[in-house]
Amino acid sequence: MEPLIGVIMGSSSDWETMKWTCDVLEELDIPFEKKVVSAHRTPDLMFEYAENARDRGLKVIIAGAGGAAHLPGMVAAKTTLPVIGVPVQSKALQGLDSLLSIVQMPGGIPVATVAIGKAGATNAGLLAAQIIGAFQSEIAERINNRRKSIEQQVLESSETL
Ligand SMILES: Nc1c(C(=O)O)ncn1[C@@H]1O[C@H](COP(=O)(O)O)[C@@H](O)[C@H]1O
Repeated sequence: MEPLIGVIMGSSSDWETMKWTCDVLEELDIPFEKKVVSAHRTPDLMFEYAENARDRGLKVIIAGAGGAAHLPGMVAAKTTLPVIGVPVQSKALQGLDSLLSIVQMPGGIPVATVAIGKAGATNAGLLAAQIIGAFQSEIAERINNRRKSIEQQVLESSETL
């Protein structure tokens, strides 16, 4: 199946975080692709990726980056697809630099920013799935089932206190 979601990251060192995004997309059986693309280190590739994403059939782009995390914003500037930004936890500033770099976009070019690290990366996958699920009810159904299972786990955890 052709990918519906593009998961990109500034460096292979971001994989530890971005694998949580890919895990949830796999779990929901949504076709996606994953690539290292950097606004800083591979600017031409980044432009090409963002410009061609819609024509290649992608519906949502999830971009994870750390530190001076310009990738999500720059990709958003070159496509009208929805872009979800994942702030990767940096060593020096624990990801606050990543978060602020991604979230503080100027008016006109939105990036939907999730929380720093694993929870944010998981939610990025879920948010992208929900965007696709707005048009494909079977995907919305899978998300609902996942939520029911989380609910069940919480209820069981309460019983075992
Ligand atoms: N923030 C960006 C961009 C970008 O925004 O284009 N490209 C790489 N990086 C980030 O640099 C950090 C360190 O990368 P290395 O581990 O490769 O030195 C990574 O978190 C990456 O996302």
